[in-house]
Amino acid sequence: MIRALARSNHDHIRRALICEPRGHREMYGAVLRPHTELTETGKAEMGVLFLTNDGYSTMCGHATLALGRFLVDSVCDDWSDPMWAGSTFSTEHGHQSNQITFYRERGEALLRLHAPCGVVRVTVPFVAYEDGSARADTKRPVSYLSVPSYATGVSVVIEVATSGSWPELGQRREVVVDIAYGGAFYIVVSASQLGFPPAQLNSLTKPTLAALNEATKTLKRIFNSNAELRAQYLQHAEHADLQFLYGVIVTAPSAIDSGEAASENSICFFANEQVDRSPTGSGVQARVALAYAKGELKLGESRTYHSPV
Ligand SMILES: O=C(O)[C@H]1NCC[C@@H]1O
Repeated sequence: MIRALARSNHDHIRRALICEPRGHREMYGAVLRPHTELTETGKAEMGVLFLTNDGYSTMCGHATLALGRFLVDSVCDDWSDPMWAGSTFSTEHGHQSNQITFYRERGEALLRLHAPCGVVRVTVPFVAYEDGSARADTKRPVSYLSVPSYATGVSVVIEVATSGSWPELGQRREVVVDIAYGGAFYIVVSASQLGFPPAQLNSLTKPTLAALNEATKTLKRIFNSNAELRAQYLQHAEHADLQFLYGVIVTAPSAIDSGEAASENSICFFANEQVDRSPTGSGVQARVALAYAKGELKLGESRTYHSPV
């Protein structure tokens, strides 16, 4: 809803901020929304609208981590800021604003972020100083609990016409992919399915990145031009406006030994072929759900996701 409104009435602001000449192809943005239907009813402390080179994304894990730390520091910097009006101090629970709760005992602040995909619960470690001030702790990681994630398609065969292929696919006329939701819908496909040696992901070069860009763009176009595929694999029980293919994630076994049974390398192409510098947050959620659905990961097990970019 808010994304549709932003696109129809305010898209000139996104274009001015994100696109050339002020921005660039890989620019990403987050607009804070202190007043949303969920902040107004006490179900979230802050709302956010994410901006891409193509429009408005529904979830962004890496922006969520950054925003968590930014928002905690904003509260700490100025308790009297009207955005945080009503801030109080409690010796029992540490600082407490009417927006973010600071738990002194565990040194963690909790914040509920209203993202377009739903409420994301962010935990931000902080340090409390003797003079009563506090600050996000940069030595400990921010984490979040996101919306329910799930796989919608495992080993889905996508046919590729000769006229709409890419060089690395050679004579093959189909590609096998997985599809999953993690606040946004992703196709997850191995480098080898796209015709690329997996090792190319671990030592990425500019030509490989450009070729992967072309292959994923073509795959996305083929998927989006097929109404049956879209109807079958982009299903969200509550919100129809979340039902679109946001990105394609190309994976390969990681060359980095993380001490776990399995770790993956990947590149995420999202929006209009933007490349994520991180392994993504929403994409990782989707891949965890996928690994669970495929029986590769059990509850309580962990896995590390890397990005070569
Ligand atoms: O971390 C994420 O979830 C995002 N990064 C860019 C693509 C996704 O929105």
